[in-house]
Amino acid sequence: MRISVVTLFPEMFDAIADHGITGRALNEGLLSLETVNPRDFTEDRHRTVDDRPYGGGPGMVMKVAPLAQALTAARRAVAGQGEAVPRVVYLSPQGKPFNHDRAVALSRESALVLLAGRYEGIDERLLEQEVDEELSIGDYVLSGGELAAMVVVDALVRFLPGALGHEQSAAEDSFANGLLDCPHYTRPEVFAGHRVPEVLLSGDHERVRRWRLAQSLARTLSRRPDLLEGRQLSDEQEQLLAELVRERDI
Ligand SMILES: NC(=O)c1ccc(NCc2ccccc2)nc1
Repeated sequence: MRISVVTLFPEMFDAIADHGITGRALNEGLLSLETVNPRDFTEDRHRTVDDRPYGGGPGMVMKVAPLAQALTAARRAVAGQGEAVPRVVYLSPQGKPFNHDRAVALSRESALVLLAGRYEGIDERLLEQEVDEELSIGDYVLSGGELAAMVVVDALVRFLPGALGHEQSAAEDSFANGLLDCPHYTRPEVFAGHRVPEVLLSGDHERVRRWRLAQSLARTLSRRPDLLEGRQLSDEQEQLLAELVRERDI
């Protein structure tokens, strides 16, 4: 998968390029990541990349010409022979909520352009002409779209074949089944006077599986009941949930 990011701060992306699963995916060629800086497309002495907003008011808007040229260069950088035009995703608080399903879908694209805005954002005409999808990683404003872009890259890399070693699996992690994850324990068996739940020491894999599923359901029910709305639970999940509801008299 080829990703190019339009950003005024390319060096920020070292954070995902030099570490962890994203760094390994890059080293192993599962992913390529390059940055395109609008500042490289400026023609004035001060290399100006922002401009004043029509209608006045606080803040600045990203200057149109450098950004338009940077987007063209970013698309060209990841375009594949005979492939569809790369999808352009703009990270902004006004975007659709980014979630597991969106990460899976984006991981299936052969090429992506991520647009990381700064200042108050970009000219609406550029948005309409150049952007295919606007995504938000949460209901808050960041100083720029770069961290949001890195969150998106980190989340989608996990679904690239080979990105996770055999010991991990994106298919089983929380949200893969639409539920919150169960509690995890490791050595020692007693820590600060608290024991590991006996079921996890039993060696009974079926019992462990059911316990973990029940824990996930209980957590989801108490912390994120919204995730259960409109969801088709399996018979087993329904049964476990009913038991939980009975036990907790809720
Ligand atoms: N919640 C998010 O995903 C997000 C994305 C970007 C961002 N800041 C850059 C920006 C500010 C205003 C308009 C467009 C982009 N803050 C939060």
